[in-house]
Amino acid sequence: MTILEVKNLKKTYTTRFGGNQVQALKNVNFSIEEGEYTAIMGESGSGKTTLLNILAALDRPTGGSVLLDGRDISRIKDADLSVFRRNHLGFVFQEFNLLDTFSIRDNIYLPLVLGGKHHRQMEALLEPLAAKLGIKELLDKYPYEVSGGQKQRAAVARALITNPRLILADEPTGALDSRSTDELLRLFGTVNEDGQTILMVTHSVKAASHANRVLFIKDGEVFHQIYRGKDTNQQMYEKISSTLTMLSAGGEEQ
Ligand SMILES: Nc1ncnc2c1ncn2[C@@H]1O[C@H](COP(=O)(O)OP(=O)(O)OP(=O)(O)O)[C@@H](O)[C@H]1O
Repeated sequence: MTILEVKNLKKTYTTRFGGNQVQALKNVNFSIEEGEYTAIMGESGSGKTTLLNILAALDRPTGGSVLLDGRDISRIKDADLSVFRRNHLGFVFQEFNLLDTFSIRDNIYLPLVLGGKHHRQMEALLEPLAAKLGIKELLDKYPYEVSGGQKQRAAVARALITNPRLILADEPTGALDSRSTDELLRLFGTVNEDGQTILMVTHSVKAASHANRVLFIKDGEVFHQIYRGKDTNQQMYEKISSTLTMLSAGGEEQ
């Protein structure tokens, strides 16, 4: 079943003084099936953040459409957008975005509190998730008391607790050391094997090599894509590296 369908997506920024226009997305087309784990890569300025912001319904496209479960998200009224995001999407950011004045538990509960859930319902949702993510002993700590890797696991719990249709991750390993990166990638792998659909923007070849499919964006268009097939992470890593080399050399698709 198709979860996300991006059709002829365009985004043109007009600079503040009106004169210059930047075509950040020219014509982006792809779709994501339920249960897929996809990475999006591309050089700086290729349009990845612009794309992610539109998929997250944080920005509106200039043209084309984004359908989540068949619903055109650019037609959702501004007043309904935050509820839409909370109900359908989970976010994992490079900088974790946890609130320092809330315990880890309350950070994870936040989307449920905003959604009006009762305490007992929240507890029932958190317990199995905390066990699965290995964060039970962290729940009563505060973000400044735990490591970066632990913060990111808490952020993953916050993203998953609403049981979203799609996880959008923006450079999720960008602020992690190599051990925590490995842990997070293992976690994403497990979460995906359990059926969660993940879309991750990353510069990290290692992170992307854990995905089952990698889309390469160049100059505001999907330039190329790689499917894992039966490849190991190491084989994916090598394929991704050589594609990036070809992209930066400005070469033609082979
Ligand atoms: N608010 C904005 N106003 C004008 N131009 C913008 C704006 N945001 C992005 N751009 C331009 O749009 C293009 C795509 O930018 P975007 O941030 O989406 O790229 P990116 O692939 O995410 O880059 P990076 O990997 O460095 O984060 C760039 O040329 C950028 O300068």
